[in-house]
Amino acid sequence: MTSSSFAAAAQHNDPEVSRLSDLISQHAVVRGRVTLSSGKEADYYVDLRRVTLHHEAAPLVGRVMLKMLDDAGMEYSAVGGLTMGADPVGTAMLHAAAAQRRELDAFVVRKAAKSYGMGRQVEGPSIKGRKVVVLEDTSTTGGSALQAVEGVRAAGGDVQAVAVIVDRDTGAKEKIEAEAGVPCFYAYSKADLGLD
Ligand SMILES: O=P(O)(O)OC[C@H]1O[C@H](OP(=O)(O)OP(=O)(O)O)[C@H](O)[C@@H]1O
Ligand SMILES: O=C(O)c1cc(=O)[nH]c(=O)[nH]1
Repeated sequence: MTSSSFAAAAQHNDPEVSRLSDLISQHAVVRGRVTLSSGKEADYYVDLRRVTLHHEAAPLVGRVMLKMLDDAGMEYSAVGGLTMGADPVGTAMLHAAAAQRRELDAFVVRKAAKSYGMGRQVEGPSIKGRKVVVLEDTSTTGGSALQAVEGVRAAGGDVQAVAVIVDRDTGAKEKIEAEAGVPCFYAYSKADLGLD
């Protein structure tokens, strides 16, 4: 599969895009045999929680993801995805947008609706009738992103796109686009991180 990441186009003239790439390589990439969420085995893991919760990297995540979606001409008023990988991505984007005086809400999609209280699967300000972008930290099979899209649609959200920090180049983008019917953008490919 060929790379069509935001970073491949932007990192040579955007220091924030290249700095975030360095931080991902430094803190998140773990080489070695590992079992993935899907049950598949792989030779490396990208533990993006070590980046999305990192003091320097998290603000960059927010700004780079906003830039990627701006670049693609996306319009939306809320972002979020399946807990927990997507959670700090959404809040990073919310804070980056607020610093630019933009009104962007975040939401969290639970893996199952809560069985008490408000009984919601999608937490945060209501997304009913609103244009939203579904987030993901890493995608392998695309299953988690598709589960989030389903939850968001059940809550009345109008999904405009899926946005991922690192795509592992294992067919997730194609699967998400085919099954959800929206574009899938990713900031970094495995090639951008020297993982080919
Ligand atoms: O494309 P997929 O095959 O769905 O794999 C990617 C998902 O796997 C990881 O989450 P994980 O399932 O480990 O759960 P967590 O976010 O709760 O840690 C990651 O944060 C993605 O959400
Ligand atoms: O497929 C996964 O479970 C997965 C892969 C990866 O690189 N990083 C991650 O957090 N999850």
